Amino acid sequence: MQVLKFGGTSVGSPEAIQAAMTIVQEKIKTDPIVMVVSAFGGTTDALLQCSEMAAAGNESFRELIEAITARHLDAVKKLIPIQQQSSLLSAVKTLCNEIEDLCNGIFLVGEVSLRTRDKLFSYGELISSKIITAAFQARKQPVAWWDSRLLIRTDASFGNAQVDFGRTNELLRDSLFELQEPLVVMPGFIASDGNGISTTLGRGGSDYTAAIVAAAINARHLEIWTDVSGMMTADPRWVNNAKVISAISYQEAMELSHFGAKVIYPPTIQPVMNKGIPVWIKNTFAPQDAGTVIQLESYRNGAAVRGISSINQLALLSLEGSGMVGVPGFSRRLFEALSAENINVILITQGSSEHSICVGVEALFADRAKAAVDRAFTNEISLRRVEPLIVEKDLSIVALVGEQMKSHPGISGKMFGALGRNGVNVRAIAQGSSERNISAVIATRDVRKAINVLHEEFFETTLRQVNLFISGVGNVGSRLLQQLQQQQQYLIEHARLQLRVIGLANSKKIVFNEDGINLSSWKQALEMGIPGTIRDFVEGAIQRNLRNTVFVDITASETVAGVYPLLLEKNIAVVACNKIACSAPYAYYESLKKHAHDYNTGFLFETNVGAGLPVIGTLNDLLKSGDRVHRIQAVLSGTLNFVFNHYDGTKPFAGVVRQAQQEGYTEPDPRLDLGGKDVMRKIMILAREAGARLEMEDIQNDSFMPESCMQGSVEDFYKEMLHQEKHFSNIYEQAKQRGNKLKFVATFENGKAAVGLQEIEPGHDLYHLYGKDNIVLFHTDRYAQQPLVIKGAGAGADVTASGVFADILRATLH
Ligand SMILES: NC(=O)C1=CN([C@@H]2O[C@H](COP(=O)(O)OP(=O)(O)OC[C@H]3O[C@@H](n4cnc5c(N)ncnc54)[C@H](O)[C@@H]3O)[C@@H](O)[C@H]2O)C=CC1
Ligand SMILES: N[C@@H](CC=O)C(=O)O
Repeated sequence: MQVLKFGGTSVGSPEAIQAAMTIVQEKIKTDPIVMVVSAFGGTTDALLQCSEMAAAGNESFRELIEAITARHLDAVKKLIPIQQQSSLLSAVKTLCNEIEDLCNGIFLVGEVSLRTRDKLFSYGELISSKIITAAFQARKQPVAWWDSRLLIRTDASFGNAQVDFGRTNELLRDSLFELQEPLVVMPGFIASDGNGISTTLGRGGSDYTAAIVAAAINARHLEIWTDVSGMMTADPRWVNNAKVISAISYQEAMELSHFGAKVIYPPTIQPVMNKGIPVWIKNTFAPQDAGTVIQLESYRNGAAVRGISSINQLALLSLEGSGMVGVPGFSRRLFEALSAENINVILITQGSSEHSICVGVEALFADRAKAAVDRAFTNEISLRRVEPLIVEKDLSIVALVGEQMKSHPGISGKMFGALGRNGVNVRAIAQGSSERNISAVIATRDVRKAINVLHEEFFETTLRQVNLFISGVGNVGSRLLQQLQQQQQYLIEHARLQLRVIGLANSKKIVFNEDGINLSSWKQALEMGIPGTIRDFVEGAIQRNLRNTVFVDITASETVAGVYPLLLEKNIAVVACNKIACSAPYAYYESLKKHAHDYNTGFLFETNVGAGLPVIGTLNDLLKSGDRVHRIQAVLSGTLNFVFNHYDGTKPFAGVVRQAQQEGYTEPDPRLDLGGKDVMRKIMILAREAGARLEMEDIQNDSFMPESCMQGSVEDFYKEMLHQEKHFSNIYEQAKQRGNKLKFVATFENGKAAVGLQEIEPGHDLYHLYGKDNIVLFHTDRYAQQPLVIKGAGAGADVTASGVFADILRATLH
């Protein structure tokens, strides 16, 4: 025998019923079937509403009953051929009249008892099971109808009756013994007490009926047919990548269901669990899907975590006080006070200091709980031995569930590490000794992020989603967007990384799209964006509260450099090629580093020196591994190197500078390059990374630029350079005559930094440096004879964008 249960959605329409019947007729080929059915979806709620309206004296309950009647008659008309309809139509009509009679009674007395309500509810399943039985008969399928009220025997606890298993099992087995047909249809949810009065089995009732029957008749398996393809690794409404769990143990299923996976209601599987009967969760609307099997053995596929779940609307109650330490009985009195108010405790934690006990309850009961507990401890509160109960609301629980988490070190470390990196504060933690469940209490606003973060962390097949907010879409920014678009698919396939640009900003507009901005049309998206400042942009990033978020600064703006602390405090990583933050007064640079450290968040700015060259990373690796830097000598301006490599007096100096700007090597304001400020910033950043507390004023700058060129606007700067052509040609000619090349060199030694134009002799390490290349020489303890040399293109949109890209990837692995 097999037992198949079809829930409300699976019998919610004539089409769904047809699909369910086809499934049954296919399965019956292997084994006889008991089919347990729910009421048509929504009927029980409608009946409840009728009773409430009637009890409240609202005559509109009649219209609702008319709708219920019409729906069921319509189903008969669609499922049964016209010649066979009449007797069923009148049977359904009679049952619906009984509903109306009952509601009229409720209307007259102005109240509804649980007993009457159970009677009223019973009509939903009675009518649906009768219609489905008749529909099978119309298909010429031999079928019997069992009246659950005669077979499932309960006590008289109306609304949530307790099953008399001894009598029920006997009755079911006797009925099975006498059964002639290969198929039985029976209503779920309903039963009766010893006096034949209708009762109902409480929440998850039809599942429970099916499990009771399956256990009583020793069914080969129980199948729960519903509208999802099985139990999922997480709630699919929150986690796009949630997967169906192919197999799960009873205990895991109970834990997951308890924590909100609404596919089954935990107590319902107890009867089949006791007998080791497998339970399948299958989808009526996609019967070909494999579904989930719930069975005795945990499924050993190596995954320690089976699923992630949550409970919302939690309140945390904390009882604290020095008077509690070492005194027995405090927890007993706390729980007694809650129990007296019928308040269920969902979670309990107590620190070993015994200074506080913390329990989680449904938020709905929090105020009642506070009143009850404060009352119970009035005396201790007045003596200040305990504090009045502390109540925190707007909390949720997220839980990892898995049989094999037991004795598997590292799971909780991974869990809390991932939450911490994403700025999810954990308010309380609970783990039972079964180690089947690790629960963390967090703010409700963080639940979606937390579940997604954990899903990415524990389910390898899941793509890790990285959410980018990019400010600055000029020369470098637009190239980064191009590179991101080009690499998106590669990263999905080879690194299981999904990079999505959620926000874009320039100096005028901002745009957000939580599904990811289409990178082939980002310009139009930004044009159609809204006017907004960088503060609005940052606010948008913070409010979205997405996981694995990276803010990318590709501007040259001081205002943008000023918002990093706001982001780091919210665990949003910052990647910057803008050098302003790291070359701001030392205190700001230091505070950013501290923020990144304190909030365990990435702050990466490799492109601040040498564009895409690995300069800062190399320096940090040297220092972390214990090397000591004595001297840094470097050519750090791509622009100046380009200019002095191309200037030979045949074309004006100003023209070569303009070419450097057109090729994208200069700063947005090229005077920063020509005046040496850009190089000062870079050597200062290197010095700071090497541990020196340097400020810009501490750096000597032997500028070669005539003062007059640095006045006025950028156009004035170009004009004045033309006037000063002689000055530039003289510098060039003198160096040439001595067989030297001109390089703008930065040095850092003995705590002092200097920048300036130098003539470099042939044979010097800096001599052979072409195009827009940079070079950095690190003279260290370990690189004593020959310096460690880093050399290559040090400016340009493409290389800079790829350096920013690499920092983004590093930030996501942080
Ligand atoms: N070009 C290169 O080789 C390298 C450049 N960098 C740095 O890259 C940064 C960007 O340079 P480019 O792309 O050449 O500059 P750009 O002038 O072409 O683009 C700057 C972008 O920033 C936006 N922006 C300015 N103020 C803003 C604000 N308050 N809020 C939002 N957006 C704002 C502008 O609208 C524009 O989209 C600079 O900080 C530069 O130092 C770093 C290394 C190498
Ligand atoms: N303007 C800079 C670009 C990199 O920081 C340069 O010319 O080096």
